[in-house]
Amino acid sequence: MDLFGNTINSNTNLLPYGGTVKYYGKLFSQIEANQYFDVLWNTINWKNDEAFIMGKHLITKRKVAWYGDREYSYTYSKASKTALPWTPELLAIKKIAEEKTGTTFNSCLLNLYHNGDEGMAYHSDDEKALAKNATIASISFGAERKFLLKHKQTKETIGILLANGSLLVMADETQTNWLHRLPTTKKVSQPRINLTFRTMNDTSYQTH
Ligand SMILES: O=C(O)CCC(=O)C(=O)O
Ligand SMILES: [Fe+2]
Repeated sequence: MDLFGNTINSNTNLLPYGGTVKYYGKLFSQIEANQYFDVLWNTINWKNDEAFIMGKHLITKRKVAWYGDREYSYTYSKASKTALPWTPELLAIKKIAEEKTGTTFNSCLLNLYHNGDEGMAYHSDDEKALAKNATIASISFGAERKFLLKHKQTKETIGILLANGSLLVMADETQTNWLHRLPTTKKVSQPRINLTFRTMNDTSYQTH
């Protein structure tokens, strides 16, 4: 048990095969986590996400932002995006994620879900611009939400609750073999901010 009454079992791989997912529980006290939530809510350049899918211009209710070491640029669902320079808080959180995982990250994708009506459908973070099998560190602030992983072949499903101020790590072959999603829920009326620290390939930045 840690100071906040959580059982921390960060050494346990939550996946039975085909990848590695570890839940580190809360990295921050409730007060610190709430402070990070507020500062991220106020300082991040939140935008509704855009995509062009089957000829339709879609705009998500969920807001997103992308930060990184350089002006990384990539095209996702035919909408191109460019990373913004790190803010002091993102750098501080990145440092903690790097210490916990023993890896380094060069970018961060942020999602803001206003309430349980907003979520994210099943996908893998396996875009070409991402380094293959690189570790992804996912940090959550605000409302606790359920996170599901589903194996691409066996369809086996694993569920994890992501607490305020917690860290989840996806590593090794996870993105090759498993999908993940954030289901919508009627039970949650409060907002949640999620940060996924990632490693982009060096070829993915703009050279202007
Ligand atoms: O909000 C989450 O916990 C998941 C976010 C996610 O899967 C992503 O940004 O790729
Ligand atoms: Fe993802």
